[in-house]
Amino acid sequence: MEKLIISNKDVSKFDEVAVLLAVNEGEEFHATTVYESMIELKELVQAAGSETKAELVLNQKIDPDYYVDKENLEYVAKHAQELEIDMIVTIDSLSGNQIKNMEEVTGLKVVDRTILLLDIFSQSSSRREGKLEIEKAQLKYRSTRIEGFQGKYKYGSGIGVFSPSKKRLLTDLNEINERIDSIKTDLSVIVKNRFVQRSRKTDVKAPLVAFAGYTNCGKSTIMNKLIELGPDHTKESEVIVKDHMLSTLDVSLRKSMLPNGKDFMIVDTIGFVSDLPGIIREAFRSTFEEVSYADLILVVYDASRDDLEAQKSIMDFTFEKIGVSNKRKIEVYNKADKLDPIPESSDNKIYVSAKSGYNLDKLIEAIQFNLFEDNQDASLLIPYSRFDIFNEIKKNRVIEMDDFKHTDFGIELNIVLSKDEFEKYKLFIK
Ligand SMILES: Nc1nc2c(ncn2[C@@H]2O[C@H](COP(=O)(O)OP(=O)(O)OP(=O)(O)O)[C@@H](O)[C@H]2O)c(=O)[nH]1
Ligand SMILES: [Mg+2]
Repeated sequence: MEKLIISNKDVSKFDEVAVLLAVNEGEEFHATTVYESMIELKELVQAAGSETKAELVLNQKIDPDYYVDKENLEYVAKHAQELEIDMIVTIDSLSGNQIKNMEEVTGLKVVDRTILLLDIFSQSSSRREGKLEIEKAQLKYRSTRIEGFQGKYKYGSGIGVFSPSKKRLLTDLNEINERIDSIKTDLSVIVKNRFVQRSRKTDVKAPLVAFAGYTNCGKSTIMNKLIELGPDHTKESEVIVKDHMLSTLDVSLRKSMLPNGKDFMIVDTIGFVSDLPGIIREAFRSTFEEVSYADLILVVYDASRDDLEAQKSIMDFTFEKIGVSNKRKIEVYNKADKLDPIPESSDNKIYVSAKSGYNLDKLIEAIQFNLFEDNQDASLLIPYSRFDIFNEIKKNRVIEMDDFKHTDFGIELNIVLSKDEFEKYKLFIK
């Protein structure tokens, strides 16, 4: 029998206390290892307002009915009482059947990582669109595992029970589907308005900078520093900063100005975590769309954490998923005020502190260089046999219909390239 790892934390003041459960199937298709994901899962449980008392990683295959073998479930249940544990949190998504069966065997509430993430988001949304998107995602997730929500979720309290509007989430399939339809109608009106606002804002054709980074690394704090550069800056235009995971949920688009007097747009994004489930990526589609429109991505890391490598693999993994791997990026290592000594910065890898202001001038210089100075007009002729090159370029930027035309010899493309790209596509320059 495998052994529970028990923490000596005092959990008496928490309404819900968790035992984390993971299956290590030994396959590497996640951004991080199961052990790195367990550390993150503990932080997520805290962000949801609960605490972890014990954890168990089992080297076995996922059981289709019980997630882990029944013997280990009974073992967890046996220790739960003495440890004041009332909930199992699993690292993988569960089916409705698994939730129901695990609850029956253990008598504990069963929460999977997706339910947990959705719950954290449901607490942080401030705008109506974000609230509705999260409630829709919660309901959709429920609707495909309805039998799992007839016990503790229907009658209990805590994680996963309430919607962002603090109403108890529905557990009847017909009611869920009706509510999803009504949310969709409300959202379609909001989204239509947002597109009108967006096109008005982008009329100025100012380039767009997007943030991306592991949750709580300081994206919103840096964004506020960049907003301050603009002549129209007010306290009200600043975005929310909190020492809390997943505190940004709404897409915030702001205008600011660089030292050269040129306008640029900045968009804040939600924090990345390892393996953002599909249903959450879908809920934040509009945020990720903004990232894919961006001319430049600021990839922010929390340099003071000792899991930089894990943060990097999470970023690369997510960039791949949202199709922006080849976009122009600057790596920003934030919270340098906590480092001693602070490592050297280079042009595209800059140590900053949004808190003390360290190297923010260097970051602003780098943004200006990438948006306005490192650009040269080029006219390319790409033979049809090298359509892959056209696709590669298309992936990195928005190409309008009148930027290219088909000729007998290939595609003629008029485009702005950086120095590196100029070098890379030299062969195709007319
Ligand atoms: N020491 C230090 N703390 C910082 C720095 N920048 C941000 N913080 C703190 O880090 C915490 C998270 O900052 P946010 O800007 O909300 O981080 P975020 O990346 O937007 O977080 P999410 O939106 O939740 O993903 C806050 O408590 C900030 O005050 C910094 O340079 N140094
Ligand atoms: Mg934020």
